[in-house]
Amino acid sequence: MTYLTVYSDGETPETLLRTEDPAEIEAALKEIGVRLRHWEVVDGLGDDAGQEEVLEVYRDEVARIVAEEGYTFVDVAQLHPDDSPDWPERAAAARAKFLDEHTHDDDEVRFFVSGSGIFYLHVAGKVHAVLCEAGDLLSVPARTTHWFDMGTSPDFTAIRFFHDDDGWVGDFTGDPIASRIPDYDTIVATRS
Ligand SMILES: CSCCC(=O)/C(O)=C/O
Ligand SMILES: [Fe+2]
Ligand code: NI
Repeated sequence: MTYLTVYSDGETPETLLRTEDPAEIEAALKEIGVRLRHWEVVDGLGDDAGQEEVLEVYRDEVARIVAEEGYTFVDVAQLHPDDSPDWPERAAAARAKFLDEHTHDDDEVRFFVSGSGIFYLHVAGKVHAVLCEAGDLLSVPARTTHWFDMGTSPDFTAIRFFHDDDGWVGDFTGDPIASRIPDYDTIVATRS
């Protein structure tokens, strides 16, 4: 289930809101121009499903949103724990890529097929930390300052939608705010 925590963005961030209530989450996100929708999760897709299989299973939903919103490039980002000796390094490197505050010229539109991750949206003096889980489709407007934490043991599959064939391009702001706000592991551990 989606979980939202809102923090002030000062030197000592305060928790302003914690909620799992879908209507409250959607209303809070709407205030900052962010849209959260839900698609029915298709059961039976294993962690070993590749990009083609994931996109095939969600073919109708993907085609509908592509037609409605004009995306030109769709891909699948995923990471699941495995037993290989280099897993800790690969997990840490993947996590680090999105962990600093950045923006995109394109909207950030992500559908969680499985697992979870937290998008931190830094808008108007607050940080909205949106823990997305399977079935969540989050649409963040272009140029919104944000970062993403997949945690120290990443486990997720997400479909990404782009208007730009170059796919993921991030502009980093250099603001160290992400280091002051509770990370994925902390939020998940303290969620009651
Ligand atoms: C869950 S998709 C991977 C993260 C990503 O694409 C992004 O832009 C994070 O800010
Ligand atoms: Fe991003
Ligand atoms: Ni998994």
